[in-house]
Amino acid sequence: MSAHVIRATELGKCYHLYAQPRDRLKQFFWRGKRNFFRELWALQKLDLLVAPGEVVGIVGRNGSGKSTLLQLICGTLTPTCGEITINGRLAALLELGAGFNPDFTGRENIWMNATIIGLTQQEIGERIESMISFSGIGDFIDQPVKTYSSGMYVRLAFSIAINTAPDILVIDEALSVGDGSFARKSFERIMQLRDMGKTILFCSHSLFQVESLCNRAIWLDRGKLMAEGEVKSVVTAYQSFLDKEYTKEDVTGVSELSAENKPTMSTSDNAMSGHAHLKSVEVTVDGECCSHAIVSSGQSTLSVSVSFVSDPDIPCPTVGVTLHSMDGRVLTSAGTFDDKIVLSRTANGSGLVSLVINKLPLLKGKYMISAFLLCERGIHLYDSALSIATIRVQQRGRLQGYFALAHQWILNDEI
Ligand SMILES: Nc1ncnc2c1ncn2[C@@H]1O[C@H](COP(=O)(O)OP(=O)(O)OP(=O)(O)O)[C@@H](O)[C@H]1O
Repeated sequence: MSAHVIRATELGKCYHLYAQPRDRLKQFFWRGKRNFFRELWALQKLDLLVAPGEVVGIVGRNGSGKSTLLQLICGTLTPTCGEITINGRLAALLELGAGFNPDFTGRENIWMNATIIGLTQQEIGERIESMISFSGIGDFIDQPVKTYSSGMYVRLAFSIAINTAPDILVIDEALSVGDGSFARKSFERIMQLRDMGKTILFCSHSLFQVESLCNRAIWLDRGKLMAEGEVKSVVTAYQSFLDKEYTKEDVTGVSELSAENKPTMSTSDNAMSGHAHLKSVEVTVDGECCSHAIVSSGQSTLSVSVSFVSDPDIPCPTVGVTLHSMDGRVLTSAGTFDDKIVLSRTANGSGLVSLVINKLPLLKGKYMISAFLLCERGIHLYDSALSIATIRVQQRGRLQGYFALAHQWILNDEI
């Protein structure tokens, strides 16, 4: 196999933007003697080498060129300049099912799609049954796909892409596809391919998933490569760039002492096969429901109790809690996976865990709490309760910032 599975040289994609439709017509008649468009470089002169087995995360703000790069790699977009070479079979989890013919049956679409991906007739013959069985479509496989639900559509498309024995997997945003047990199954399949040493390109806004999954990352902004290299350093550089971009939160609301809480969520007592969900998330301060409590910096005890239900046949889920500022910046987080806490469940898959933070070291300001239910590896997200509680912290003194860190001062004559 070649040293690189993906090689891009000075790769670029430019769009022509017309202010109004008639400019397009003018452009046609002037035949390039005058231009009526504005150029938008979605991707600018990108050089990229990806070696076999690398798992590369692509991060960047909205409109930074991530999808454009993935589409150029998959060949669904043609570059304006530069070159791209792919060595190996590529499976794209981009617009799943976009290439289906609605009048063809599921089976006919498998033949058509797998042929386009590059499988021989013999290879398709060998794999078609596993594609059908993985999709869980059952007897519907011989019905036209226009009769499928959107979930069935996506399941079939994922099943085809993933069962073509790809060397390179290109994933736009979602690490799992479909819902319920299929989401877990599709996530497992992607993890299996990663563990088998396949090359993966994964574009996501979820920096924690990029850090969990990838060993290398590239950061794009306005179509330009800002950084590339070891995943942690690229994500840190991107994160501090985002922090600078955010407008500063006004933390002068010291006089508002009371905390307020959104109602705790509550869902059914049984989980779907292969799935897990949050049942309730309760936030208390000093033992009182958050809506009645006063949060005092350095004194109050914050408790977040997370109750969940899971299919007892899947490994026990893990729980994560994040604390963020009002503009969405995650200030800190805690996870049972990272703390190596193994949760226990009842026979029907129910569990309860509480995160307790004593002497809450937050400084004055307004904060939000979110809870997450994740797989046993802390990557695949089953369920989330976002901004479940908003707390206002009261503080004596003038200290600025978000946290009071444990510290000491050493005087000169003591050194
Ligand atoms: N068909 C198109 N015509 C004109 N401009 C386009 C087209 N497709 C994308 N763009 C522009 O190209 C730029 C890059 O878009 P792209 O979808 O690659 O960004 P992205 O990083 O994937 O964004 P997001 O995170 O929101 O998905 C954006 O400014 C977008 O508006």
